[in-house]
Formats: sequence, C-alpha cells, structure tokens
Amino acid sequence: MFSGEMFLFLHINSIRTMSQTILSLKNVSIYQENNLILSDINLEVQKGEFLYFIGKTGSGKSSIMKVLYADLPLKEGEGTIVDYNLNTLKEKDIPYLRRKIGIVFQDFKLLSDRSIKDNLIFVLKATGWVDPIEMDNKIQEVLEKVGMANFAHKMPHQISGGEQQRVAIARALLNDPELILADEPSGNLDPQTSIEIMEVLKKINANGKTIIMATHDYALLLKYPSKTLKFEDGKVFEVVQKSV
Ligand SMILES: Nc1ncnc2c1ncn2[C@@H]1O[C@H](COP(=O)(O)OP(=O)(O)OP(=O)(O)O)[C@@H](O)[C@H]1O
Repeated sequence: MFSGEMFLFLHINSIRTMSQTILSLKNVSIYQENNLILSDINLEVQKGEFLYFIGKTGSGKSSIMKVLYADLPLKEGEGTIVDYNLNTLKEKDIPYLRRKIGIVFQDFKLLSDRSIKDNLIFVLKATGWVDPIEMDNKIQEVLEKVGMANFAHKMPHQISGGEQQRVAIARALLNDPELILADEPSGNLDPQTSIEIMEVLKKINANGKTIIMATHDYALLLKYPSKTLKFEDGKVFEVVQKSV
C-alpha cells in the first residue's frame, strides 16, 4: 500500500518535471507593419509535441512563424520561446535564439554555389564551430538522420527537391535545436515526396524534438494526425480531428 502510494507520488512528480514549456503565447496579436493579421492568440507548446498550423494562403501562418523566430517583433501580448522572452529580446540575442530553433522553409534556401557539405559547414562556422573533425562528425550525423549521408559532395542542383528539403532539415538540426519550425516544408513537393519528408519529421519528433509545422496540405494531416491549430478570419483555434 505504502509503496504503491510512493510509486504514484514519484510518477506524478516525474511527469511534472518531464513536461517543459517550449513556447508560450498569451493574448498575442500579430502585425505585418501596422496591419493586424491575427489577434488573441493563446498557446502553450510542451517539449516533444508535434503541432500543425493550418489555414488558407494569407491567413497568417508565416507571419506568426516570423514572430517566433524573431524576424518580426512581438508588438502585443506576451511570448516566450525556448527560454527567450520575445517581449524583451534584444537584437544581439537573436542569433542565439535561432541556434535553439531549427527553421525549415518551403523553398529549401540552400546556397546554390556550394556543395551540400559546404552548405552545412557554412552554418556551423557562422554559429561558432571551428574544429574540422567535430564539424565533419556533426555533418555526417545530421545527414544520416535524413537519409542523405551519401550526398555530401553533391551540389544542390544535382539533387531533387525532396532531397534538398532533407538537406534543409539536416541543416536545421546542426545545433541540436529544442524546436523545429517548418513553414510549408512540403509546399513545393509532390504528394509522395511530401510523405517522405513527413516521415523524416515524424522520426525526428519521435526522438524527442518539438516540431511546429505550417501546412495547407490536409492529406498530410489526415495521414499523420496531431494537434492542429487553424488560422481563419484573423483568429487561431484548435481543431479536433474526428475519425470517420
Ligand atoms: N512584408 C509584409 N508586409 C505587409 N503585409 C504582409 C507582409 N507579408 C505578408 N503580409 C500580409 O500578411 C497576411 C498574412 O500573410 P502570411 O504570409 O503570414 O500568410 P500565410 O498563411 O503564411 O500564407 P501562405 O500559405 O501563402 O504562406 C497577408 O494578408 C499578407 O498579405
């Protein structure tokens, strides 16, 4: 009896310490210049969650993402992300915030004038890495995670869109971020390749990384159900998926 109670106590405590808020928004409104795009957003994301942002084009998914990686200022409401306060964030903090967040874009954004490996070296050097062996090991590790270990010496134009997106995901993993923000990562890809990219992201999520993904691909949502926030008419609300 006593040991059972003790187990319950320990269990509840371990659940408490395990849950960790990665992102918190309170009464947030999002602006592009002086135009109100979204209002009254309240959101908490815990470590390990996979969260979708869905909504029509122009509904504000990219705008909120930009606020989250400090490309747009937080003008109204309170926000914290990976231990940074978006209200008090200074310009000099932004590179450090971005090391804790891996960002994946729809258009991959690889540098076209250098190999896959050199694309990754570029990011490592820009974020303070110097030891060539450590850099090589890290590059091998992240490329393996996305199934691209044999492509390091290829140029971006020599690989497919889906492969370029895998490399972009590898690049986002370089500094072991706490959160991955993926803005329409499958927007330029055919349905089968989109599924392959989703499998990569799901595997990374299963290994403990928190992921927020903006998409308007409802087929992906149905195939990989997860917590979903819908953006519509300037508001954000959670949608509950029902199995048919
Ligand atoms: N730089 C900008 N200056 C002013 N308004 C902008 C700017 N960028 C976007 N907007 C406006 O903000 C609104 C939201 O755009 P946003 O790109 O966030 O939508 P989205 O849901 O990400 O769309 P998409 O799926 O097409 O990327 C749109 O009305 C858009 O015209």
